[in-house]
Amino acid sequence: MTNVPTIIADENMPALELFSGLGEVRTVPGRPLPRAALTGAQVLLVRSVTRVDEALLAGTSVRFVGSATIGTDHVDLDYLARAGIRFAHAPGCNAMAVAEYVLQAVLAWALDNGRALQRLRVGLVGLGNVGRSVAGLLEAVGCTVVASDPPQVEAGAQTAVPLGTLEQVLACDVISLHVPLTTAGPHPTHHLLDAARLAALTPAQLLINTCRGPVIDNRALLARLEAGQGPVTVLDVWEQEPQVPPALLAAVWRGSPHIAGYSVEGKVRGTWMLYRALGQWLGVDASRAMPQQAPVRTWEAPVASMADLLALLRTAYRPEEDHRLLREAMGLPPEGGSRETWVPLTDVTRGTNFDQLRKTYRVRHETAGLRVTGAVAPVWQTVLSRLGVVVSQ
Ligand SMILES: NC(=O)C1=CN([C@@H]2O[C@H](COP(=O)(O)OP(=O)(O)OC[C@H]3O[C@@H](n4cnc5c(N)ncnc54)[C@H](O)[C@@H]3O)[C@@H](O)[C@H]2O)C=CC1
Ligand SMILES: O=C(O)C(=O)[C@H](O)COP(=O)(O)O
Repeated sequence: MTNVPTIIADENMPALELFSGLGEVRTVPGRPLPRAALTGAQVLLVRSVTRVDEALLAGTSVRFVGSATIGTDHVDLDYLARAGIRFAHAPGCNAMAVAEYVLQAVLAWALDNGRALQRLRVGLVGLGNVGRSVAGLLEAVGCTVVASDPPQVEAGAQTAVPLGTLEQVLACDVISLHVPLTTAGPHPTHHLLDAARLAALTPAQLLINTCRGPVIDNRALLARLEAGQGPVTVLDVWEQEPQVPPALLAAVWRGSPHIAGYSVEGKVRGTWMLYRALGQWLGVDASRAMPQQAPVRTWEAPVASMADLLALLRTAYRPEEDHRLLREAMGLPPEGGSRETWVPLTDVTRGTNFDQLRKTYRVRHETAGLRVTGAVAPVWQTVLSRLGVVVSQ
């Protein structure tokens, strides 16, 4: 390509200054992305909220699409291949952010319910970048982890985490979902947790979904939760985003607006990976380092107990704050209010509120780089090391 390309980018993408040497960047809203904005553009950079398909791209001059996300279910990859449009995404970019979100949920649930981590069996559905990061942290705090991942079994993959069946995973104390959303192929994940599988789960279990909403049949889940028979549930993702059914939100232990991966580092890494991929595609230098943004942080107290570890993690991120804000945005009162106090919002308002929460999401850093100066009990040393914490006593 000889001319300077025009790059259309989602306005919620950080660190776009990386692209200043590669083309002229124009930002646009991602949901909905105005098709007219693509006029004359060669490059489109999106996040997960933009459906990228023939309806968006046919007749445009876009030749490169990048998604600063791990998931690709919003992109019609077959169409891009047929149309000869290059695609890049950001595998693993925010895996640690999601793993920290899951670790906090497990620690808080275990503390609340008097469960010893060393006796907890954790089942992961999907053992890719996120599943492996989650496994690394949970094994380090003493949990026994098993995963179900049929594509890896069929590929004969050697994994550090033992692979089992989905049924074995769903029988664990904690179940955490980390699969892509797929509707075709030998192992589709749409409604993988359907009514029958959900019916086998009990209130003694913790179910966490940070992958994609439609992996769980949300109506069936709500029916189980309203009957008081479902598992304690954490949902970061919802079947009809940006819609969040108030009844389902009211029934889960914790809900959040699809932000499990929203660390500053995870988002910036996603942009940086696209910058590298675009530079390679254009055949130009793209050797700028990933912008480093985490400030110096210090934890001066000891890390002796599970509660201490949770308190340390909470310096970076307080999940119940996301839960509170999401309830408010969907018209629910603070925890405990009756159904009569719910504010009846329209779908349009709820959708706008959901996207607004994500757009204005606060600065949240991953734990890596945190300096601990208090005494650390041997039992927590491995997890702190895997979190990238620097212990200096
Ligand atoms: N809530 C959030 O903010 C985020 C959500 N995600 C979601 O998490 C998903 C997983 O992310 P990664 O682990 O990085 O992806 P990955 O592609 O590295 O791993 C996915 C794993 O799932 C396995 N898998 C596929 N179908 C399966 C099935 N039917 N049963 C069990 N395993 C199956 C694959 O073999 C692979 O090992 C992404 O596709 C994305 O949708 C990712 C990052 C942030
Ligand atoms: O990486 C993924 O996959 C995700 O789910 C993203 O973290 C979601 O963030 P947005 O792309 O919707 O901003």
